[in-house]
Formats: sequence, structure tokens, C-alpha cells
Amino acid sequence: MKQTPAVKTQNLTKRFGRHMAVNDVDLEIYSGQVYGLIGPNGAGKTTLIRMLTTAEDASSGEIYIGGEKLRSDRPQPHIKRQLGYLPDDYPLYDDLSVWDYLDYFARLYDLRGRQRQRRLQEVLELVNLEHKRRSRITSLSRGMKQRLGLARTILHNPTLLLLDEPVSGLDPIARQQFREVIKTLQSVGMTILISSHVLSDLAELCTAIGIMELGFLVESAPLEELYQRLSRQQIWISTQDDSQQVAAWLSQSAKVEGIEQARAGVLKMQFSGSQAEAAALLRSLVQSGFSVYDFRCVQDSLEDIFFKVGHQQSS
Ligand SMILES: Nc1ncnc2c1ncn2[C@@H]1O[C@H](COP(=O)(O)OP(=O)(O)OP(=O)(O)O)[C@@H](O)[C@H]1O
Repeated sequence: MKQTPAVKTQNLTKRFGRHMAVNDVDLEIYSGQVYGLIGPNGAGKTTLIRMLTTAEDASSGEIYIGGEKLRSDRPQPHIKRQLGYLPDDYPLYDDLSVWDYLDYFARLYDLRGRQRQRRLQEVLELVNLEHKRRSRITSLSRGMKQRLGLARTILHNPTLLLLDEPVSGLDPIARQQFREVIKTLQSVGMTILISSHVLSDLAELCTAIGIMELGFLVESAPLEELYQRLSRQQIWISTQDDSQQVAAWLSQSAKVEGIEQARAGVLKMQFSGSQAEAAALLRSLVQSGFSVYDFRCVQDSLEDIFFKVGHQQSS
């Protein structure tokens, strides 16, 4: 039996005047997935996320959270309790301490007494900010502030997290720390939608990817499937011989689909064969007397796939 998606949209559309920000989007995200949403500036990612959180009304189409239809004519607090939303510009209160900030929101969620203390402790540990509980927010690094925003987002124990560009402006170390927290949240059973322009982060984190362009969801698939379908294999060969001669020899192979000189003595070729065929090619290259000192197979990255699929600019 097919699993009910944690999030499903049907023909979801948002118009701002005559501008179609989100256009006829059918999206499915399954429980436990980390779904990465990518697309150029203005592609419609924030608008889509805002509609899923009910912060923005749809112009037409439907949204289902855990199989239940979102309605604009009634409050549905039980659905909202399942959602945790971290917008890209969420303000923190600089003068408060980390603990007091979270305590303030925990009170708004009506967490009381020991239960509130316990939950604050738990989320601080989850986002790795336990050691900063007494620090004023103004003294935190940008990465810590983002993790604090995330702590506030998960205070009420949501099952579905919607994170809009949470790592923008963070340095590589802060991004890595953020990724670790996301992995922990996934391991405790959360379903996570995360939009980002940092595709290497998403490639490491996500189990599925959606690509938006000009309001359309032009691709949506598990990451593995996307790689299988759209990622080509390249082989980089470094040789001490005349690279033109090596290129001429290689291009006789039916599996070599294109070859170019990347730099002096280094060739880059598109290869459609299997690993065994790549090994056989290397063997006969060496047996033919060519001097090869590096032979490296690499797959197209998520960024390569993105450029292949999303080829028009929104902005
Ligand atoms: N409130 C609004 N009023 C009018 N137009 C809007 C509004 N919000 C968004 N738009 C337009 O809708 C389109 C999609 O914007 P959106 O912010 O959803 O894109 P995005 O993919 O999140 O971009 P970015 O990566 O830059 O955050 C853009 O053309 C934007 O200008």
C-alpha cells in the first residue's frame, strides 16, 4: 500500500497580480525525507513554503498535510502544531539570553513548569547550544543564531520542518554544524523541507530534491534516482604523452561520448560505460603503451544536474 505523503500539493498556484509566483505545482514529500528545494532567485521557493505553512493563501490548488486538506476558512490548530517554520529573515531578540528567548516562546506554546524546563534543555542539546544558555543573543555568532532560530522552531515538537534558506550567509564550519543538527533531527523522525542555494550541502543532507524554475516544479525525485537518471560519468585522465594522441586513441571507444583537453596533459571525457568497462579501458590504454599517471571517475554533482535541468533564469 502506498504511504500517505507528509506533504502533498495538487495544482498549487500563487498569483501576485498578473505574476505567477508558483505555477500548478504537484509536490509530494514523504515521512522521514529531507527534501531539498532548489531554484534560482525568484523561482517561487519561498512562496511555496509560505503556502505550506499557511502564512500565504494559495490562489488555487490544494495542500494536504499528513493526508488532511488545508483549509483557508477554518483554523485547524492540530495541523499547525505539526509544522515548524524557520523563515529566512526571522528576528531574534538581541537583548535576551538564549534561555530567556526560548523560555518566552515555550510559554507562548503553553509549556509549563518542569515540562518547559525539560523541553528547553532538550532543544538546546539538539542544536548544540547548551553551553550558551546564559549568553545574550547579541554575543552569538551568526551560525549560533541560526541554530537558536531552529531551536525555537522545534520547541513545540513539530513533525514537519520547513526551513527557508537556513544556511545563507553562514561560513563552512557553521554550515557543517547546521547540517549535523539537521541530520540529528532527521534521525529522531522529523520530515524536513529545506530550501538552499548551497547545493553541496543539500547533496550531503537530502534524500529527495525538487527543482523550481519560473514558478514550476520542473523536477522532483529521490536524490539517488536523480543521479541515476541525470548524472553522467566523467573520467579525468592525466598523461605524460601527447594528449592529442591519447584523445584520438580513447575516442575509438564506443563508450566515450566526448573528450576535451582540460589543461596541459589532462583530458576530461564523458563516459557512458560501467565501472568494469572503465577498468577495461584503463587496462588497454596502459597496455597500448601510454603513460597514464592519474585516471579518475567522477559523477556529475547536484550543481551539474541543476544546470542541466534548470536552464532558464528567473531573475
Ligand atoms: N508579496 C509579493 N508581492 C508581489 N510579488 C511577490 C511577492 N512575494 C514574492 N513575489 C514574487 O514572486 C516571485 C517568487 O518569489 P519567491 O520569493 O517565492 O522566490 P524564491 O525562489 O524564494 O527566491 P529567492 O531564492 O531569491 O529567495 C518573485 O518574482 C517575487 O518577486
